[in-house]
Amino acid sequence: MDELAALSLAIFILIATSCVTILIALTRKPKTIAPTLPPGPRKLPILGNLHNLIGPTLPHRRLMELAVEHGPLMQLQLGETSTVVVSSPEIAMEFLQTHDLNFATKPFLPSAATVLYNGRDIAFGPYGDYWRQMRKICVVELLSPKRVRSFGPIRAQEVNELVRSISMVAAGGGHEEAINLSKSLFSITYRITCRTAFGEKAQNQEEAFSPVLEQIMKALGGLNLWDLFPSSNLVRLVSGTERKLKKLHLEADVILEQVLRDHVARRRTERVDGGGVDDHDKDLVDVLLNLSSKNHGLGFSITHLEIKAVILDMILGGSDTSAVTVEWTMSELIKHPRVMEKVQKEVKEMFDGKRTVDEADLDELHYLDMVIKESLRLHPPAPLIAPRECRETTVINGYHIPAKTRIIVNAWAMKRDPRHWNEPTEFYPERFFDTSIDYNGQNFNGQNFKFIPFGAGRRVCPGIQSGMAMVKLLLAKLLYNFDWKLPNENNSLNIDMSEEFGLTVKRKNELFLIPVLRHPQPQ
Ligand code: HEM
Repeated sequence: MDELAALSLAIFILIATSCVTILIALTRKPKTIAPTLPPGPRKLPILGNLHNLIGPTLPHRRLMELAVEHGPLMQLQLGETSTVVVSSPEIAMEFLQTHDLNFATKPFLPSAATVLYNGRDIAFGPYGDYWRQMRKICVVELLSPKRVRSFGPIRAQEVNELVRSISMVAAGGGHEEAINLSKSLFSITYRITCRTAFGEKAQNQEEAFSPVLEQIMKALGGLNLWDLFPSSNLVRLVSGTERKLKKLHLEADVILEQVLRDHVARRRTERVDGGGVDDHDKDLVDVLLNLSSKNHGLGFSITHLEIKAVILDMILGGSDTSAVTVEWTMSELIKHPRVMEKVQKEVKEMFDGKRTVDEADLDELHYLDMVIKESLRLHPPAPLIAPRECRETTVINGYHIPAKTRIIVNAWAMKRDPRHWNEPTEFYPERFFDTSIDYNGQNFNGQNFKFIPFGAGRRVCPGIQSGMAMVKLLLAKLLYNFDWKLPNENNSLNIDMSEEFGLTVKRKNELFLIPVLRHPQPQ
């Protein structure tokens, strides 16, 4: 073969093999790319990343530190459960707005299920027909603006009673005496929610319920091993959580059952005496009993067990959150005398010369509004929005979020994100002056995820109005009637602001303050 023929043959073979290779490549099935989970710290066997959360730093703060290292969409293995932590408003919007329906359910948490009637409540119940119906009842019947207004006299009476008792301390004996403001706030918000739920005639049950509720709040708060290893019998038995929670559930159930029986008995006698069903729309138990009667047209009837579950939700969800908000706001005001003076001036101008304070007037206290928002920004009672669960595998920001993954939104980190807030750790209420941002994070442009103290999406807190009515009235009255000082000539700049993690994040040390009467006649 001459040289030219050999070259032609080589070129032919080259072209032929290239064609075959291209053909094979084109007909071969595309390679599947392994789904990528969001980044996260290295995991240990069994514990996963639990060791990353153990230590003196509280979980919301530690998760923010980890997010700085691994990004605002981060995956952690917490015991048995794969958990995704969201720490930026942009990504929170993907979860709580764009894909809200896919993340509207709650994971099965054995501890909450034990206390809250196995998911028949609203806050921990799984997404589905039952939850949708109950949530609707909650929004339309239990916490509607009209219902919240109807409980105004209870709030007024309780807050006036508190002002009266503080006045007595302030006026007493010619010497200054500090009061435990934290304790007063927790007991008044508890009494208000209990009275709205149980009515006037359940004072005995109300008193018995308080210590049980306090223990439930403690037991459900913090990192609970049983919730992180839900399938492990060993953890269930050794941790002792199940035993403790079952006991607390029983104690709460006995009291709630008695409240229900008393209501049913009273309704029977009142009906015999000629009272109508509408007449019973007095407290939340009455409202639910009215709805549970078969002829109400709900399409399903609510059982007594479900009424107890929802009532427990209302009291658990409504008491501590409001007290914690007032507790932190007062702490920040003591620390910032400039803001204290300005907000007291506003309240004084509003109340002076009035015999009674109408709750509607409180909406005109715009600076107080900014002060509360700033307090909720720095100290949200729920810094980590209660976990949601992914219903179907989804891709977010290029990462796979497999079905059943737990989602934690670190609202605390988002409210301190320096990309969204100037000097984020400073208490500066004026930053809300022209933002028009509402308590639920809404402004003219829609939902603003950098400020979501009440959560967002289908699971957003239904008690915003009820909670804010308590918070505003309490603060306005405490600021109008008294000046406040730290005991022992303590410098207000050094006020201790340590936090304690739990179902809500409250002050680690209770707030003791000296009240000084501002008017001879408190109102
Ligand atoms: C300052 C007061 C309050 C704060 C800061 C607060 C905060 C929150 C937050 C962050 C959530 C979770 C939302 C989410 O997952 O997106 C929530 C849920 C809830 N809150 Fe509130 N809350 C307050 C007052 C109240 C009150 C007064 C009630 C009732 C009387 C209440 C009842 C509930 C209920 C039932 C849920 C569960 C909603 C669901 O899963 O559909 N809250 N709250």
